[in-house]
Amino acid sequence: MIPLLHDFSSARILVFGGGSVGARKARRFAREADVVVVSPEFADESFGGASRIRGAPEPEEIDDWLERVDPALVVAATSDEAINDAIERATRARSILLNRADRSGERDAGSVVVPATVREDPVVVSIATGGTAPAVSKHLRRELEETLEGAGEMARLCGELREELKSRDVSPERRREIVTDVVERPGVWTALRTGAPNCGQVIEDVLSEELPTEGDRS
Ligand SMILES: C[C@@]1(CC(=O)O)c2cc3[nH]c(cc4nc(cc5[nH]c(cc(n2)[C@H]1CCC(=O)O)[C@@](C)(CC(=O)O)[C@@H]5CCC(=O)O)C(CC(=O)O)=C4CCC(=O)O)c(CCC(=O)O)c3CC(=O)O
Ligand SMILES: NC(=O)C1=CN([C@@H]2O[C@H](COP(=O)(O)OP(=O)(O)OC[C@H]3O[C@@H](n4cnc5c(N)ncnc54)[C@H](O)[C@@H]3O)[C@@H](O)[C@H]2O)C=CC1
Repeated sequence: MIPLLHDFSSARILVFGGGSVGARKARRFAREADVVVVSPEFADESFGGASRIRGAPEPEEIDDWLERVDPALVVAATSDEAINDAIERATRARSILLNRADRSGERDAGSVVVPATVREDPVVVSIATGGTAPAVSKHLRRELEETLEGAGEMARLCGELREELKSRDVSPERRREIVTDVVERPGVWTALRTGAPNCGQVIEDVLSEELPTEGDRS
């Protein structure tokens, strides 16, 4: 399997099963997609604003749900293996992406896995273990949350710095050197993590250090 980032904004995602796994997947996807959860009962936890529809489809009724909802991705998270098998068959027949929450290991074309994810927007890191040990993915996710603190701010700062350097016609080679140098300065990370600096000021400082002539002229 190859990790890719897939944009699901304005797409529909259909989750079968409203237990704690269905709820977790619904919360995850509802941050950008229009999520519908179908289940005879729902766990007492957040579904992230997903629409909940009461129903316990039989295997032969799954295709009607796909027809009606027209999802880009289906999550099979019921406790009934026969239903999950039927969901797999029906999604494959329609070439719809499928996440089976009750399976790991060998998969068919069109299968997707939901990795553990750390977000420090716009930075995103995903972790998977080939289905061997999701608990390890969860553990590493918690550890990486600390490591990645400030990474979003750093990415934004470097994005602005790159734009600024481009607007000053600094050569691509020199831009790369300057940006790489900023990323590797422990002091900038510490400052970003303590929330002290304002991005504009850091950029001003870097520019006047690295490009004194241009800095003096502006
Ligand atoms: C293949 C995969 C398919 C998929 O769901 O996409 C899958 C499958 C299965 N998970 C099972 C069990 C558990 N899963 C978790 C947790 C998470 N599981 C997630 C992903 C994945 N799980 C995909 C592979 C990812 C990878 O490669 O690592 C995470 C990362 C993402 C998410 O789901 O949001 C999320 C952590 C999110 C976070 O906190 O960051 C916990 C821990 C807990 O619940 O506290 C347990 C119990 C402990 C344990 O067993 O390890 C079982 C056995 C069920 C049974 O025995 O009945 C199966 C089925 C099987 O293995 O056959
Ligand atoms: N991927 C993951 O992270 C994990 C996956 N699992 C697997 O995911 C499955 C679900 O786990 P939980 O949410 O803990 O189970 P659960 O038993 O709490 O929830 C299952 C839900 O499916 C619903 N359901 C039953 N028949 C249905 C039908 N015909 N149509 C729609 N919904 C139906 C039930 O009413 C229930 O709400 C389990 O089979 C388990 O093997 C379990 C733990 C973690």
